[in-house]
Amino acid sequence: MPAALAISGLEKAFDRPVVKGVDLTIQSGEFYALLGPNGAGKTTILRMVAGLLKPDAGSISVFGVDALSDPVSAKRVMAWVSDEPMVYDRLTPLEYLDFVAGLWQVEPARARQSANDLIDWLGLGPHANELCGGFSKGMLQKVALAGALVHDPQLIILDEPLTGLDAGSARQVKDVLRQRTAAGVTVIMTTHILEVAERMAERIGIIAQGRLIAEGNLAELRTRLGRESSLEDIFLDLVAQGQDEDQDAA
Ligand SMILES: Nc1ncnc2c1ncn2[C@@H]1O[C@H](COP(=O)(O)OP(=O)(O)OP(=O)(O)O)[C@@H](O)[C@H]1O
Repeated sequence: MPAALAISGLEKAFDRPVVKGVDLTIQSGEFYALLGPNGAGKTTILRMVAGLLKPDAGSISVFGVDALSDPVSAKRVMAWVSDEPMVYDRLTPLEYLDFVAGLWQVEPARARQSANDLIDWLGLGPHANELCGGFSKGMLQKVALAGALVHDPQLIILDEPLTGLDAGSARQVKDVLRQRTAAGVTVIMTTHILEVAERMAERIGIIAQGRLIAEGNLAELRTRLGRESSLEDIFLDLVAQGQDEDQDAA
């Protein structure tokens, strides 16, 4: 079985290099969290995987499909959930999910079932027939997540999906993601909430200054540091080490 996501030698520069040769492999069914300081390059990496940004170098394969030469096939099996939810103000959540399912050519009865389930799981039921234009950012985030999942993607990529959500909404989103991974779906998400990475992710990758500086489960990251530590200590130590190495190389 090919990896859900295999990235090799990925590079991107804007006015300066921000992704500097990232190799990353995520197996099918894994829940992977990407951590890193602000500006480390996490979103840029994920936007390249989602086909929203063209890499300067490197390759991206999604379930064995070359996402750079065949982006349509790759997008068919993945979902991208941005940290800036974009939904149509003049549609209700149900209309929006109908619309998105139509774009993916999901069979109508299946689409309606899937939309109803997602609306239910995400607690959007009382607002299912209200226009999204009047929704709070947290509610919009949940509608955007539902829209991304309506075609049953096998790889779900989320950029800070829990930021700005209240505790109840965060729980609903986490439960939906757990359900999906239990069903064999692969999830990769960025988060600044270390507790979420610690509790939900099977593997954690740490990005600093455009490089993947460490990855593994919590025990492996601890071993690398050579002592019992919290994820916060591990994260801060590894990022500081990564910065030192970058300065030495400069
Ligand atoms: N479209 C763009 N044009 C120019 N520079 C950009 C663009 N997108 C990102 N950058 C720069 O690339 C760097 C990496 O940004 P990116 O958003 O990938 O970081 P991040 O790790 O996701 O950060 P955060 O945790 O703050 O979301 C930053 O310095 C950012 O300013």
